[in-house]
Amino acid sequence: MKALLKDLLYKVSLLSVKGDTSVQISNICFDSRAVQLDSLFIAVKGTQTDGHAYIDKAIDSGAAAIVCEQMPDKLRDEAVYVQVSDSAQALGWIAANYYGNPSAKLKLVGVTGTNGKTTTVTLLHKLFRKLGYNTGLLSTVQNQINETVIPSTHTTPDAIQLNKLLDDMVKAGCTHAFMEVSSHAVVQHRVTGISFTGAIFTNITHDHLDFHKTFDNYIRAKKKFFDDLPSSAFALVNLDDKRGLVMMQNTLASRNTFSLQSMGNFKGKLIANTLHGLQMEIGGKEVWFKLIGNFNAYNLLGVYGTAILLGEESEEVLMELSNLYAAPGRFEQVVSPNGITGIVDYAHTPDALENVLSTIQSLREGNEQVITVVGCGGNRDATKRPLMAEIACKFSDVVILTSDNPRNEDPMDILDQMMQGVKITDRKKVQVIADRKEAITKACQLAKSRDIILVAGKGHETYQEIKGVKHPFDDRQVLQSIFTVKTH
Ligand SMILES: CC(=O)N[C@H]1[C@@H](OP(=O)(O)OP(=O)(O)OC[C@H]2O[C@@H](n3ccc(=O)[nH]c3=O)[C@H](O)[C@@H]2O)O[C@H](CO)[C@@H](O)[C@@H]1O[C@H](C)C(=O)N[C@@H](C)C(=O)N[C@H](CCC(=O)O)C(=O)O
Ligand SMILES: Nc1ncnc2c1ncn2[C@@H]1O[C@H](COP(=O)(O)OP(=O)(O)OP(=O)(O)O)[C@@H](O)[C@H]1O
Ligand SMILES: N[C@H](CCC[C@H](N)C(=O)O)C(=O)O
Ligand SMILES: [Mg+2]
Repeated sequence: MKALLKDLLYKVSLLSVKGDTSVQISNICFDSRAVQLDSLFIAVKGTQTDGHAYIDKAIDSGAAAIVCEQMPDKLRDEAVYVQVSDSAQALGWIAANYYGNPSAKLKLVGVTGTNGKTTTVTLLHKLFRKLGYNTGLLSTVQNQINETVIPSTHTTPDAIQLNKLLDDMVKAGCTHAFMEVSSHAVVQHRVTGISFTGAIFTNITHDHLDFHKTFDNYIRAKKKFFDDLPSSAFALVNLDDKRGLVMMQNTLASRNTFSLQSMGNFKGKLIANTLHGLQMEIGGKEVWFKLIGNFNAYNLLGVYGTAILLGEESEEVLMELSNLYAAPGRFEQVVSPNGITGIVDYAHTPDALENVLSTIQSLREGNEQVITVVGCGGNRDATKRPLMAEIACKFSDVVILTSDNPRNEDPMDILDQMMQGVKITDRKKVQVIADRKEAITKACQLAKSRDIILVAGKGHETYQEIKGVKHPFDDRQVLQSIFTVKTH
C-alpha cells in the first residue's frame, strides 16, 4: 500500500522536519528488523531498548523516512526526518492514516478493566453474530472476523496491527467490532487515533503494578481511555466498582452505568447462581443464562447495556444472550467419569481468584472438597503472588502451588514468594509442586467423587512459556487425559 508521508502525518504534531514530506511510503513499521524499501520507520522508546538506536540500521535496510523524538547527530540525505514530541502517539495517528481510518467506518466498542474484558467482548461478538451482523473481535484469546480466527499475540495489538485488522474487518463487510483495551495499550498509545463508538469499564483491582508502578497510575491509564472519547461516543461503567464514576469524571461521552447493587441505567438483580448457570432479572424480565458466577452477572449486564446503547431491541438481545456460553478457559468444566469436577479458569489476579473460588464455595452442595492448583506468571507483577496464595488457602481445602508461565524467572523463586502469603495455620493444606502437570496429577489423585478441582491462571492458554520458549501445555487437556487414565 502506497501513501505520501505528508498524508500519513495528518493530526501528528510536528516539532521539526528535515527533507521533503512528499516522499512516497510503501510500508510503515516501528521495528528496524521489519523495514523494507521505502518504509517509514517510527523510532519508539520501549521498556527494553530504544528504537532511536536503530535509525541508521533502518535506513540501511531501505527506510525512506524516519519519525523520531530526537534528531540523530548525523542526518543522511537518503531519508526524510520528522521530529515529534511523542513517537508512540505519532505512531497511533500514522497507523490510522495509513489504513484509511478503519475504526471510523465501524461501530467499535472497547472494553477496559482488570477482569472481564475477554468475556465481555467475546459475548458481544457472539451476540452480534446471532443478531445477524458481520462482526469483528480483538481479544486475548483470539481475533476474529466473523467466524474466521486470526491468532492473537496481545490483549490489544500494536497500533499497526490494530489498524490493519480493523481495515480487514471493514473490507470483509463488518459493521461492528468489539475489542479489549488493556492499560498497557492506553499508556503505549496503541489506541491513539482509534474512533470508538462506545467504551465499557468492567472493574479495577490489583494487577500489572510491575508496569504501572502504582495503583493510581493504573487507574489513570484506564481513565485516560474515557478522557479521550468524543462526545458522540457512549461510556458504560460498572457502578458497583468504586472507580466506576471516576472513569467518567472528565469524559465528553454520554454517561451510562450498570449495577447489581444500586440504581444504574441498566439494573440487574441476581435471582439464582448454580453450577449450570445464573438467573437474573434484567430489562424487566427474569432470564436464565449459561454463564456461572456472580461476576458474570456483571459481564452480562455490560453486554446487555452495550447492545441497547447500540440500538438493539431488548427482548431479542436477551433471547440470544441467554443461549451463549462463556469464552474458552473461563470457568470451563472437565468432568471425570466418576464425578470429579475440574474447572479451568483464567483467574490470574487476586480479585479473579477470589471471585472464582467464592463462586465455587457458594455452589458446593455438601461436604465435597475444593482443591486448588495455582501459580503466578514470571516477569509480571510480583506483589500479587503472596495475595493469590493467601486467597487460594482461604477458600480451599487443599492447595497445590505450582508454576504458571515462569518466563525468565526461576519457578522456585516465584513459589517462595507465593508461600509468603500462606498463614502458618494454613501450611498443612499446601503442597508445592513446581511441575504443573505433576501438580494437576496430584490434585486428581487426592480428589474423590464430587470434589471440585480448580486449575487457575492459564485458562485458554495452550502453552507454557519458559525462558522464551513456548512449550505445548493445556490445562483442559491435562485434566482430561488424567481423568481418562484414572478410570481405566
Ligand atoms: C511491556 C510491553 O508492553 N512491551 C511491549 C513493547 O515492547 P518494549 O517496550 O519492551 O519494546 P523494546 O523491546 O524495548 O523495543 C523498543 C523499540 O525498539 C524497536 N527495536 C528493537 C530492537 C531492534 O533490533 N530494532 C528495533 O527497531 C522495537 O520494535 C520497539 O519499537 O512493545 C512491543 C511491540 O508493540 C510489544 O510486543 C511488547 O509486548 C510484550 C511482548 C509484552 O509481553 N507485553 C505485555 C505485558 C502486554 O502488552 N500486555 C497487555 C495486557 C495484558 C492483559 O492484561 O490482558 C496486552 O495488551 O497484551
Ligand atoms: N467481571 C468480572 N469481575 C471479576 N472477575 C472476573 C470478571 N469476569 C471474569 N472474571 C475472572 O477473571 C478471569 C479473566 O477473565 P477475562 O479473561 O474475561 O478477563 P480479561 O480482563 O480479559 O483478562 P486479561 O487482562 O488477562 O485479558 C476469569 O477467568 C474469571 O476468573
Ligand atoms: N495478559 C496477562 C495474562 C497473564 C496470564 C498468566 N497465565 C501469566 O502468564 O502470568 C499478562 O500477560 O500479564
Ligand atoms: Mg483478556
